[in-house]
Amino acid sequence: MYDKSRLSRNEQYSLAYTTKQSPYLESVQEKTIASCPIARQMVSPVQGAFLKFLVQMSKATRVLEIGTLTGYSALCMAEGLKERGSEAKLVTLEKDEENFKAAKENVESSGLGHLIELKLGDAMDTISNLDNSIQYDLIFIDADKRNYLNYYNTILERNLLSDDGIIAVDNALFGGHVSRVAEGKDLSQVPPSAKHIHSFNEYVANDQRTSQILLPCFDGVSLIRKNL
Ligand SMILES: C[S@@+](CC[C@H](N)C(=O)[O-])C[C@H]1O[C@@H](n2cnc3c(N)ncnc32)[C@H](O)[C@@H]1O
Repeated sequence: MYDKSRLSRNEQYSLAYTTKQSPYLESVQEKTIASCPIARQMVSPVQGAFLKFLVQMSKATRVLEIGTLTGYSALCMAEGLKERGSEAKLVTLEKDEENFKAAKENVESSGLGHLIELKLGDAMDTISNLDNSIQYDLIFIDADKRNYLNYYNTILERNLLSDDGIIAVDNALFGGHVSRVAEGKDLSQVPPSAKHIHSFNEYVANDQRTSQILLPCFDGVSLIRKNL
């Protein structure tokens, strides 16, 4: 979630003292802000740097992203994949044709196109049909909130996550609304997505198949791994 005009003092400070992103990533972000009506849904530059770091730290080779928008977060993660050799690949899923077209252009002119495969279509259909002889080391879920639980269960049931792999889930705090859902407060004021996210968070926290840490950074990021 990125609204340049509404960064808190801490967020401004954090941006100022995070290693500067590449000029290309910055240009994709600026272009998205100028042309895409839902640009606010894009991750911030600091979160993009976090995702790149996560790829590098986990030594991920295969990355799956659910929710491409214009390709900004995919490009951030692909930068982290550059050092992983010829097996490295990121697959990103988008259902909106306009967003897909913009992402394709951004990826093609990035110099990272050889690392990224874009798939157009509903992500539930796509992940249900992905070749499950290939497992992913990092899966970033950042699409429609009502399907988070379906994505999660399909990933685990189809064994798409490698044993050391991480699922990273964006918007786990959904603007702070999830705690209101948990407390049963002002439910009429709470966006439906917050209810879906709260049910998801609760389900995963109680799921014996995995362990989860819900980080109160950005708009909330959950990191989930399999219990082996
Ligand atoms: C939050 S944005 C993704 C932002 C992107 N990860 C970034 O930070 O640059 C969510 C995207 O998911 C797409 N989306 C929503 N529902 C989807 C679905 N069922 N299947 C595939 N894509 C979907 C939307 O069209 C939108 O582009």
